[in-house]
Amino acid sequence: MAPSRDGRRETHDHVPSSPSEIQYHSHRGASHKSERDRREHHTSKHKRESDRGDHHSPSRSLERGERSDRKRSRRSRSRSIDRSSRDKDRKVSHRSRSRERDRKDRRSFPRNRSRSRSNDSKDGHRSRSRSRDRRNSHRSRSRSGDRSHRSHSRDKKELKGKDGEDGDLKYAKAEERIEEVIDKRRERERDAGFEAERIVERSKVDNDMEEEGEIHEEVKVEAHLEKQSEDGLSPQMGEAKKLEPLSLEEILKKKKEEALQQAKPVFLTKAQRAELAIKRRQEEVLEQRKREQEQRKLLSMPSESSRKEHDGDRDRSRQRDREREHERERDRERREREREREEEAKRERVEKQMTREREKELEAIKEQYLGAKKLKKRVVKPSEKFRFSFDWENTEDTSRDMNPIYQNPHEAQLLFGRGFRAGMDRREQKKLAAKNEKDLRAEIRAKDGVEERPEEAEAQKQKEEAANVYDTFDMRVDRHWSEKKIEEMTERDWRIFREDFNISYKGSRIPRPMRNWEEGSLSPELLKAVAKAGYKKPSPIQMAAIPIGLQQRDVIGIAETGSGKTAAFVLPMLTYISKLPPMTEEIEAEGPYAVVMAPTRELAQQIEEETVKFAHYLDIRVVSIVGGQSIEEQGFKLRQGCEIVIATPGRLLDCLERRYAVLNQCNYVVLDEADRMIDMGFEPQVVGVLDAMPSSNLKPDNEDAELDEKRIYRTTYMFSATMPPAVERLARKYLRNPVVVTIGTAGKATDLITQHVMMLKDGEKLDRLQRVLNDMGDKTAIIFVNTKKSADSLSRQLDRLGYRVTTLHGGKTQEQREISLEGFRNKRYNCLVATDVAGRGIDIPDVAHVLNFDMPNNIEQYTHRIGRTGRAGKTGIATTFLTLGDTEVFYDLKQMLMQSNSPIPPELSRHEASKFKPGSVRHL
Ligand SMILES: Nc1ncnc2c1ncn2[C@@H]1O[C@H](COP(=O)(O)OP(=O)(O)OP(=O)(O)O)[C@@H](O)[C@H]1O
Repeated sequence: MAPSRDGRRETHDHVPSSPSEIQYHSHRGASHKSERDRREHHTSKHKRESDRGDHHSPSRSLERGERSDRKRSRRSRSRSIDRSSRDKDRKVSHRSRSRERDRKDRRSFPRNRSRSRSNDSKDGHRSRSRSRDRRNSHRSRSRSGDRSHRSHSRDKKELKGKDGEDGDLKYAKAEERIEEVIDKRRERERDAGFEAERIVERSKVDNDMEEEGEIHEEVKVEAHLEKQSEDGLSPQMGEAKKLEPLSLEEILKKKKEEALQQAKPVFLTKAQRAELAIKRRQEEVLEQRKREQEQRKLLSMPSESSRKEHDGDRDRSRQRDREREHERERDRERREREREREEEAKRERVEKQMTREREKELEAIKEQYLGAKKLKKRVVKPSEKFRFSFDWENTEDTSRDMNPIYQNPHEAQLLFGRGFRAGMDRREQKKLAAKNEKDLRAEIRAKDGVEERPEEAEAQKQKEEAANVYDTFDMRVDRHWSEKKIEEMTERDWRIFREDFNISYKGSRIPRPMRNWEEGSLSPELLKAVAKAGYKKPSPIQMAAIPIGLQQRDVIGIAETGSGKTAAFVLPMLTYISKLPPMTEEIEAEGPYAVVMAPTRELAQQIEEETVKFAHYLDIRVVSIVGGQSIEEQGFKLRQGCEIVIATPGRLLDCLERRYAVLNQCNYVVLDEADRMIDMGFEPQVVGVLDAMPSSNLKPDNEDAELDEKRIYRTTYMFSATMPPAVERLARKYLRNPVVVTIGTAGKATDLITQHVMMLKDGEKLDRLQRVLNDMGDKTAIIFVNTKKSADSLSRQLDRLGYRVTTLHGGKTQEQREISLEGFRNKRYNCLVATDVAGRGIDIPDVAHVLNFDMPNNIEQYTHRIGRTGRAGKTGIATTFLTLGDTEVFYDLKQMLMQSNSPIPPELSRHEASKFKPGSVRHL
């Protein structure tokens, strides 16, 4: 410590400080000690003074007490200042240490090396200069403090060393002076406090400058402690302020404890929980409102400034929001418009409805008072209704091949000049060339006397075949269907085929007709039987009906008399039965598999014969049940078992009723000459028989319904040369989706029969008959009469005239009928006088002439009668004696003759009855 040059001034300016105070700065423990020493010193001094006070007045002693108190407080104050400055020094040094640490840390991170290095150097300078400043200020402060203390105590000693009243006065002055010094010191201390604050501020700024966000927690704590210590400089602070600052560990511990305290579960009462929930909810609501307000504010007036504040994303999102809002607005408007439109339409509808109702009401009133005004129904003319369509397909034209003129048309020969003769048919040329070659070779061989070798013969045959084969050139003229294989048949060919045989169909899903027996999918046994019967080619009805029958389809077959209808239904029937299990003892009690009904016994027997003929190679038994024979015998035959029963409807029903027969397994029914059966009044019997059959196997009514191939359905056949409306009624009831096959024109007599009609008087008939029979020679003829009596009478007359004549009518016994027929068949008799019993179905070969001695009373019967001739492709003559008593058939007969291009006698054609159909209204 440098000695002062002016000791007096020094005494006034400085209060001498005790050595114990200096020691306090150096060591804390020592400071306590010095405090104790000071107290002891002070008490001893006080004691000395009080001892000395025996010599002084009590007021004086009181003054002294006050002064000592003041001194004490001053001392404590100075001590606290010292302590705070000491603390401050310690903190500063601590801070510099932490900075040093930071610097080290930064050095370890090369990324921030350059920056940290410069910072470090700056910091180092700064901290060094700061610590230097601090040290200097502290040193000066402590020095001045020491000096003042020392001078103060010296002054005291000097004053006390003087005696008496002067001394007291001087002391009082000195006291005042001390007071002044203390005040000054206080000011200085305050300045020092400001200085400390400044330092803290500067350190803060430094820290900010160092690195944002990298403020160490320690530094923060340090700053806090520094602040605390600086606050502690205030004389108003109590004992609590003097507490030691917490270390970093303690702070962390405290924080951890706080966190633990917070993490501990707190058990709240229900009321508390509710309160908390309400509070939370309120906060949420407030926040929500705030957000909404903000949004609204943004949407309502997006100010320029706010737009600047937000970045591009926010702008875009806002733009999107606005667009969405616009979209919603547009939607709302659109919906509004639609609603308006709907309402408008609704209003219009209601208005229209109202006007319509008003109009209706008016109409009703008008109708009531003025009468109804009925609109005329527009009549569509038949010419308009059935307009002929001129659209046609080339394939529909079937005329070309029909006419021989078109078969070999004269066409330009493209190979003209290449060895072919112009205008010649190439096929013909080829044929001619082959023929010429053949003839030439034969001529040469004959001249040379050489026989034809087999190779040469084969080569020649091939050439001839090649000549017949069409080449592409020849294909311009198509071949006839008969020259084609079934695979080559076109639709046009089938059409020509049908036209050739006058086949016409009515129905759906009709199978192709069979052109020959081989194409008909008949069993070999049946084909053998057909061949044995001498049927080389199927007849048109057989061609058309057999394929349909083989598919178990119902068929209505209408074909001319003698066209082979019997085989048309017998062959499919046999095919069907041959597929069923053989009729054993177990199943024969259930009845036959098939039933054929015919109107007459003769016809039934004829069908039986025909069936037996075809079933020759099949183990199928056929039984006929006809009237005139023993029913018991027939019942016995049935009990023995058979697959097919051929019967007249009356006798069959009789058998069924008597339980001689059952039809439990019968699924195949043929009604031959069905119209005749109905004519004869057998309809109830026919129906009775049909009803005795199982109905469960009837086909579905629906035309398009597919049939189960594995199931057996009832198949019904109806065959006749004529089909009157009564038969159609029966057919509608018992047939399911039938195919109607018509050969030629229904009811029309075959063209093979030449029809003659003679207008005679009743008395002229026998003479004319004789003439005809005489012209006929040895040929056979059937003479039809209308009654049994006339049949017998005529038969007798003819017999007397020398003709080989026999009679057949219903009045004869079955035996007589059979003998007569048998005799006529065997040509023992060449004349058969018969009633209509022989009119239907009776097939007697080689009947050359049919004579209608009596004209039948309906045209169908006429057709069937004349149909006993001209059968199976043979020609025949039909002569009819007409009288004026037969006017009821004049019209139909005339039509029939016109249809068949037969001569019409002038009496008939002129006759009024031939001009109008009986029963129709005659127009004047
Ligand atoms: N494909 C055929 N080839 C040769 N002859 C046949 C053929 N089919 C049937 N016939 C013969 O023709 C004759 C007439 O046959 P069928 O009696 O079956 O004719 P139909 O049409 O039933 O006559 P109707 O209408 O008078 O009853 C019979 O003698 C029969 O043998």
